Amino acid sequence: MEDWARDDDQDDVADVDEIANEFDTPSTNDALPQLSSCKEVADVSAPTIKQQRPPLPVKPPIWAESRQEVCESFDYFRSYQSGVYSLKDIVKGYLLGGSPASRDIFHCGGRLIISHGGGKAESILDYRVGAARFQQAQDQEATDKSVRALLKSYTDKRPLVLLADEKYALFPFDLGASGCTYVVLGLYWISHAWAEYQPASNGCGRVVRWKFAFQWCEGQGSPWWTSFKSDDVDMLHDPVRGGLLIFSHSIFLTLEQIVDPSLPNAVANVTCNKCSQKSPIVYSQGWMCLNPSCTSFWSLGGRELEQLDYDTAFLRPIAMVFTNLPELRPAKLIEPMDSITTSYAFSKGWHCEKCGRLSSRFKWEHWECSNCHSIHKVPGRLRTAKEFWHQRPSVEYLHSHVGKQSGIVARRPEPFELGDGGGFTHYLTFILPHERGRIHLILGTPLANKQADEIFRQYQEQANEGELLLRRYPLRLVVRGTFLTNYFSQNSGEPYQYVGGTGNTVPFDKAPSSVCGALALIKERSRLALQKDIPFNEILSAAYMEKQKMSFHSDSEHGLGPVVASLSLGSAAFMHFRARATSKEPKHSSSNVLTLILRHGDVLIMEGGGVQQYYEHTVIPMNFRIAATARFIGTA
Ligand SMILES: O=C(O)CCC(=O)C(=O)O
Repeated sequence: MEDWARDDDQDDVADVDEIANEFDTPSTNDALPQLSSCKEVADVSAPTIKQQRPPLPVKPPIWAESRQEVCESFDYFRSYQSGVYSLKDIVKGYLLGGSPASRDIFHCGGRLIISHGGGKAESILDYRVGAARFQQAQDQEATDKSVRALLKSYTDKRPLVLLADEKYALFPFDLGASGCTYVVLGLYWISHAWAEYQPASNGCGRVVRWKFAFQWCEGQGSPWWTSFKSDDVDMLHDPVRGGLLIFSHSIFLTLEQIVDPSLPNAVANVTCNKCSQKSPIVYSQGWMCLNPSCTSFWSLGGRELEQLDYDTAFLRPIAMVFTNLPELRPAKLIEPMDSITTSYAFSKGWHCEKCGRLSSRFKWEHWECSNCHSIHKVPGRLRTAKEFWHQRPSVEYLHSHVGKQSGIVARRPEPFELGDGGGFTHYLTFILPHERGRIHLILGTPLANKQADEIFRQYQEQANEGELLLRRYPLRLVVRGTFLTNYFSQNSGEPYQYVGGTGNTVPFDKAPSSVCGALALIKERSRLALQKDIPFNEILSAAYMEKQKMSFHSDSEHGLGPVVASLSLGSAAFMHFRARATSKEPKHSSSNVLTLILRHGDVLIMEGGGVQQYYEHTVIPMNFRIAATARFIGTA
């Protein structure tokens, strides 16, 4: 498991779907075990010295370069933090990562894998709370979220998906050298679960850690890394010392070879005379009680042994045949009945049939494989603002909510003449404390929205046709691999470093009519509201499919002018403001000081540098939405 996997935040995917196709439990349980033996293969756990591994002999059927690609495209693993992904106490996926624990093994060509699961048992630096915090290794408990879910999968004999990343040293091939950071191994079930003491860098020098034996589910063919043509065998020659690499003999074992029905099938369980609980015979050195709450836990005749080896019977793979195993390759989406292609399913990633790569949806107009550039396009229809009129945010206010302790003063709504036959509307002003600035919300009206309706239509048409290149750009975050924004964007005018920089910028004279229309409308409404012209020279168009959002940030671009203004189109959205972290208070405040509901045709104006300096904001749309945000960015 990954050393940074923590049990307490196993999933930071905001909206986790129920996975539609639940696994079937095995058709037969006790009747099955044609138990097997790996007589000639004693222990093929990975060598302790760092050994050069060959690249993959075949492209994996499902692989990815970033964790985000896995989480966005593969329903069996949607956890960004933890190595265990479970839903309602059922483990869907388990990631084999770096830092293996003692006695973790990859046995019989990967048909039996022993790993430690559940997090918390290693000391780590936790970066999630802003400043890094040292977290000391602790005992794992059977009630810890991930351990509990793994134990339930064990008792239910419920298959789960094993994945490995490039840091998993026991996999016999070098994933990194093959360009695959993550691979899906296949479906496994847990045949044994037990607790051990393991050395740890905490005060006691050790922790209780749960171990799990994962067995390959028969009924899904052979593991893909073992099924390649004999011509490929050359690739397994050890380039350093010559000869075959030590694990290669296990790779070629077929099921017939590993199954030896003449051998007894059951791993014996022995009842502890102290706690009366049963534990299996795991080690060749003898039986030990493996109940961590028993006083006899982990002691063999009153002694703790340093060197332990697995008992041969314990290592026999169990050929449990499953029926109705699910297809792990994600299915391609087809055109839905309502032709709406901005729903959540369309924001997710996809699996390339040609090369097996999982890719995030990073282009608005279609899915594209990040490896072989295959394309999948689903035609859809344009949406109108009317489709979102029924939306009723489940809050007690209509437009805004001011936090009690915020010091923000909300002015009475004022009437506002839009000119050019647009009629009247209202605008709301919020005065920030200590003269930090003002936030204005100019409301759209059915009459005034004719312009906004047309801009909304053009945006969609031009984005679908690729005239407006809406893309998801990498966030400037220190995380492993790339991490794309949770919305699509395109920038016009001056480059905007916050999203994509010059790579995401077209000059105004090349900007499509939707962008120019949005800029003209924002300029006009800002002039009327502030009684002056604002020389906006940059406009970021952001498009959100269902469940996408823009996380907390402040517009702190170098040279940014004091006025930032945006036009909202399509679905309504919540915009929350909160105080930014300061040097005195390095952790941002979790409570929102102001919430606004932005609706189709509304123009929001943030006036004053203090709005960005002292506050940050997030935008959470209720459904498909487009926003255009204009700024002045000094170029000197
Ligand atoms: O209204 C929106 O969707 C987000 C605007 C915004 O916060 C930005 O572009 O920085």
